[in-house]
Amino acid sequence: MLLAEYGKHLSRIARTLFELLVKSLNLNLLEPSSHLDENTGNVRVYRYPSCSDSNNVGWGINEHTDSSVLSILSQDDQVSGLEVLKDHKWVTVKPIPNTLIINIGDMMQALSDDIYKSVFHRVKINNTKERISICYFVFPNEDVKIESSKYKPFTYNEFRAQVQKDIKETGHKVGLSRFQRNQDI
Ligand SMILES: O=C(O)CCC(=O)C(=O)O
Ligand SMILES: [Fe+2]
Repeated sequence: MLLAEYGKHLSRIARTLFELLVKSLNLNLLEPSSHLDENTGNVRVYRYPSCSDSNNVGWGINEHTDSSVLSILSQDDQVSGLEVLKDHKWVTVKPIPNTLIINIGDMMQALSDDIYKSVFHRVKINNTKERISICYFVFPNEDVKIESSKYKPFTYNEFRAQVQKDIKETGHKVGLSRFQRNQDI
């Protein structure tokens, strides 16, 4: 119940941010409400237990980009772990109390023609403290066409199917580059 309430507030924040991003890019979306569809919004709570041998247990979450339009994270106030790839280097996102982290997802990158980048990120396990994060993800309506000049028009449904196929066949997500113009899908 509480999470549903939280999701509602986050969807309002996501909508406001999305509208500002669309405006800043001068995008002329025919269906702005379908490009960010509140009905797809979902909240996930993660608990990353600590591990004294944290350097050898692998990652809490391996490096990836989010497939969403936007992801909004409320990370633990005290325990760091989230890292983003910036200029080819992994940088820790320091926890700041009462602060949300806005992550651009693959769909926003495509809509913006790569002006906004879907950043690679990962989560490290802490060796003494567990870490909790609450993440809100929002996606386009499954059937709306994502159109831009760098990518062939595609729907989120097609994108998700391609991601699942790649994971099954290669063990990892290939992502947006699959839909770049001049590339075979
Ligand atoms: O736990 C976090 O801070 C990030 C989680 C995440 O990147 C994801 O679920 O996509
Ligand atoms: Fe993520």
